[in-house]
Amino acid sequence: MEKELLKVHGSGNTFYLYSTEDEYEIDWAGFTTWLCEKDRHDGADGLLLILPSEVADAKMRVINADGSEASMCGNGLRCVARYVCEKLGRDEAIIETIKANLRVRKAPSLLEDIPTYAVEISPVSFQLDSLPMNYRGQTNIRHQIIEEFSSTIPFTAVSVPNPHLIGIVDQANIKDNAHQKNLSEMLNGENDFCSDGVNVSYVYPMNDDTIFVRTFERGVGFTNACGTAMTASALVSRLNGIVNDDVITVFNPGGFVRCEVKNLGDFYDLTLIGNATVTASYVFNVEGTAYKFVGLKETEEQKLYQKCIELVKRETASFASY
Ligand SMILES: N[C@H](CCC[C@H](N)C(=O)O)C(=O)O
Repeated sequence: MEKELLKVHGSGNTFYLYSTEDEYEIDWAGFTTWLCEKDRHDGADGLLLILPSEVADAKMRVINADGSEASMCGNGLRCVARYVCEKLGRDEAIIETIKANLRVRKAPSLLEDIPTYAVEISPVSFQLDSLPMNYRGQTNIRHQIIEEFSSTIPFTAVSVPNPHLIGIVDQANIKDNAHQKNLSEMLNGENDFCSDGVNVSYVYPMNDDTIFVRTFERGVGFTNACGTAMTASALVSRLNGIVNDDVITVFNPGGFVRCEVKNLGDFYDLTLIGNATVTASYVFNVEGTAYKFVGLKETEEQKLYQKCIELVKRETASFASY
């Protein structure tokens, strides 16, 4: 049976997006690993599923490139927000996710006429068992040197609600990703710290309201951007006085986003604002576990998005290598 699939990205974090009424229609893990093979239309970082919801306008599920499922995806949620809002003919909606029903809305464009959406990132917890993560019986890791990881990089562990380890680093650890790669591969393999793996981000402060973030994603590897990681990094940077504004611009290898961070005492109100770009639509056939692309139509949107990439390269040329 022929079905339509979109290819989308948020900040260069690329996904296939599939809407269906039947949550059990396809083996999502097997389908996603097939879709994300790099030599198949350049692959992708995962699959976003849009499903009916009894409590919200739609439900989002997130499947990583390795077939594992995640509780949240910030860049993906912006693409889902656009799809659902355009389908409903509205500028805002509520999207059900595993841990929360999240508010999403169309936002003024961050650059030129690039479609831009604002999404709520929630729930947030610094409790190690919310990741989960174990470290010497501690209940949290907040801007702390972990000697097993590094003698110079302070790390914070936070769930939003997927798990993140955020390190504040110097230029040397942005120019060269070897330390981040080794630590991330260890924490996403057999290890004594993170039983479910973890997304690992290195944050380089650029000025008092701007940071650069590179993320090694659980279930994927290095990606152009990770929305939940950029939001978590903005929160950690704000709480540790690395930036001193509640609206933080976050550059990443694939583009840039804005993160709004409101510390309401015992609750953090986090909003991620950025592009939701549709680059192509595909028609595919599925017979059991046999998948086949039968049609492809590219959009004009990536040409517009190219301006974002040029801006990022100009702003980060002094320390980032692409
Ligand atoms: N790899 C992540 C899921 C995707 C998150 C990322 N793509 C984002 O935009 O937040 C995890 O396993 O927690």
